[in-house]
Amino acid sequence: MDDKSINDHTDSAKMFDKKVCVLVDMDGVLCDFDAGFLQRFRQMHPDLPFIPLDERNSVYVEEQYMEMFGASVDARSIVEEKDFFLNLPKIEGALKGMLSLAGRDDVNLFICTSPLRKFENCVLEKYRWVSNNLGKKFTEKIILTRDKSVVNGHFLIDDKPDISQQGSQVARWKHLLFTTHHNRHVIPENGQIKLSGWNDPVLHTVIDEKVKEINSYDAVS
Ligand SMILES: Nc1ccn([C@H]2C[C@H](O)[C@@H](COP(=O)(O)O)O2)c(=O)n1
Ligand SMILES: [Mg+2]
Repeated sequence: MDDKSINDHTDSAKMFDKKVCVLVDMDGVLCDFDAGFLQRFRQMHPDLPFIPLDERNSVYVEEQYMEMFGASVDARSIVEEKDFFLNLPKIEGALKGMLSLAGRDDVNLFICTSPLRKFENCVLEKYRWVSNNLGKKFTEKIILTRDKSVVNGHFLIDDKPDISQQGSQVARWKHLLFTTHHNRHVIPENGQIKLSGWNDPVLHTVIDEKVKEINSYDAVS
């Protein structure tokens, strides 16, 4: 990705005030966590049944595998192993979608992602994934937190259906619920807007509306 297309921290604070702040989740939005898990599960357990992507139904993959196998299969160890996060495949359209957001003068773009509690591989590999796939400059835009409610922004693009109800504060961002395997049948609620994917034109429409709203405050004051 072209470094110049990423907003720089040297922009004046006033400029940022006028921009729409968009926070983008990684797992399930930029990287295909479920597909990466399934690929590794099938490598490790070629003789076991598995859950196809279009039958996934819980945010946390291990919950569904626990229902299927009980404690006999340790699904958690797959996501904690070295190189799991590093090798996650990209979600279709993610790079182009990020480019289109990064290229907007009126958008301030961040990646907002939660690390595993067992952080040893996950944290470094999330940074490497961003550097490898979006460019090193983009690593400056990573926000790592297990509580996204404390992060300020206008929009959070995230695949977790109840993300705005979690955390220690009332979230200030509007949740754009990104459709992925596990949430494809979830009906948006609590003011969410559901995006069908990176090509959904609603994404840029809601940002355009927010830009107009921000500029209308300026006109009044
Ligand atoms: N099916 C899943 C999806 C995510 N996780 C873990 C991996 C990360 O630590 C975190 C990602 O959360 P996000 O930032 O995407 O809300 O949750 C998992 O264990 N199983
Ligand atoms: Mg996610």
